[in-house]
Amino acid sequence: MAELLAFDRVVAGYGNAVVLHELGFALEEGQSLAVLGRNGVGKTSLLETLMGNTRVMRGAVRWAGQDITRWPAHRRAAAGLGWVPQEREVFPSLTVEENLTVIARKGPWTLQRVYELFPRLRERRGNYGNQLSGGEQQMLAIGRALMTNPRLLLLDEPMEGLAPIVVEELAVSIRRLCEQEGLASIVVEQHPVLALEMTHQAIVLERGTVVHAGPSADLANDTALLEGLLGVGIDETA
Ligand SMILES: Nc1ncnc2c1ncn2[C@@H]1O[C@H](COP(=O)(O)OP(=O)(O)OP(=O)(O)O)[C@@H](O)[C@H]1O
Repeated sequence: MAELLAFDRVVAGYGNAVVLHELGFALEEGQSLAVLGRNGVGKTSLLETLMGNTRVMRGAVRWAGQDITRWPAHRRAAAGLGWVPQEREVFPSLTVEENLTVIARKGPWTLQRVYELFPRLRERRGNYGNQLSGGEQQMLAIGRALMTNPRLLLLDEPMEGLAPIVVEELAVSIRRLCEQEGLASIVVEQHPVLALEMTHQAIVLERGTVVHAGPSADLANDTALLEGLLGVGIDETA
């Protein structure tokens, strides 16, 4: 399978502070990747670096065969990187339908298909962004990213703050996106068990670098390794 994305020994940070240290990984077309690690190890910074929002001091980011290390953020979005930020950033004074269409780009993802994936959004189509529950806002944020017709969907803690039943519903939808639609994705998650269920490959970060890389299923089945990498109590967070 063709390489879609690669970080090649990336050193990056904010101002003079280095947060990512020689960080490397690769992702193939249509594959999904879980990015795991304890608080503050650089998971969000990895996504920020991919979107062009950090300072890259060394190394390279490759996307679909091109070196995008110095590309501005807007060019990356236009090249197919679909970002669902941690804060969701739904437009509060636009309706659900306006939120979905305002930054849409042509491609297989249409309003109709987003409503099929998230029927709840169809029911709430006339509601304003600030009249939605946390779970609905998260569905809207994902739906809006899909409407840009990305080649890679970036999800930063999509389950944060959601009720368990909503988490299940979203996990099924996200898995379907990867398995049936062949959409590549990167999922940053605090809940390792859930993230590993949803993805093909996983990397674990420690202090801004990759300390483990391999198939998600292997890591999910190796409780001792998982606990060693991520600390005790992982079962409680599943
Ligand atoms: N805008 C910023 N400016 C300066 N330092 C930052 C900025 N954003 C993050 N950092 C620092 O970078 C390091 C990594 O943070 P990051 O948010 O990437 O970690 P994380 O693994 O996503 O953490 P969490 O799981 O808590 O969200 C932290 O030490 C953090 O304080």
